Amino acid sequence: MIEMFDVWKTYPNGTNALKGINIRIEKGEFVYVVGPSGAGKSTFIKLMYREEKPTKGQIFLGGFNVSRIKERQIPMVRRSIGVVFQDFKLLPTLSVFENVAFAMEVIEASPKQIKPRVMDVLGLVKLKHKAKMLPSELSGGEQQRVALARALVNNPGIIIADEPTGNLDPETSWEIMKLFEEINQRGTTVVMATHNREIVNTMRKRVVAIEAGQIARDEQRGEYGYED
Ligand SMILES: Nc1ncnc2c1ncn2[C@@H]1O[C@H](COP(=O)(O)OP(=O)(O)OP(=O)(O)O)[C@@H](O)[C@H]1O
Repeated sequence: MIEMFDVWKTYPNGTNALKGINIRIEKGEFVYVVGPSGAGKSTFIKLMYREEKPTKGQIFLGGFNVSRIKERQIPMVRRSIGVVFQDFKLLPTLSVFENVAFAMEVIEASPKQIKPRVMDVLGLVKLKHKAKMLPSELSGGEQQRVALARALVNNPGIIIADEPTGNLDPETSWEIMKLFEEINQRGTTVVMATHNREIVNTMRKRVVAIEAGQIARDEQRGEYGYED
């Protein structure tokens, strides 16, 4: 479960990115976060995985008070969340297998556990046969599938994604979205910021719209609602 109570974020340059966010996301939900450019969607996402700290307010995530935890506890929070970005953020000199394995090495999983688990998640994203390749040898959609495998490998309860289809063509975007749907159906909570109107309007999930740092809409089976 994710909860925010009166969360505000003011960046050091004085920009008020979020102004009094209150939200509750239940375990197993699928939530799209939509809104105009600069509205605060990425900031909202970054607060969840503790990339940024709130200026004011409380954030609870899977039992942790994310706004209060100490620096040394951050890895513990990150273990319970998988994060996927628009630009994949794969390590270019590591193979597909090594990129995914790295996320397990960071949490000090034993080498014996790593190999079968990495091959398992590569199977889920249908990339077992490309395990030895470098990211540069893959298409954009394949790279995003590796990033998704990396986000899933430690079996997190929550997956957070910031515009995961932003760099992909429509067909590939749908493939990636189907994978998120499958992961959600296995019980993982998904929170995704997106500008993809077609996908949001077709999937009819919960839609939270952020405008000028505030929640302007929060609808079950919502729609995208913007013309951009
Ligand atoms: N590190 C930062 N320092 C200062 N201001 C920032 C920083 N990051 C974001 N902002 C500002 O905070 C506001 C919200 O930005 P944010 O990236 O959260 O919006 P967004 O809804 O994700 O936008 P987009 O759809 O364009 O990605 C914007 O005015 C932005 O310029």
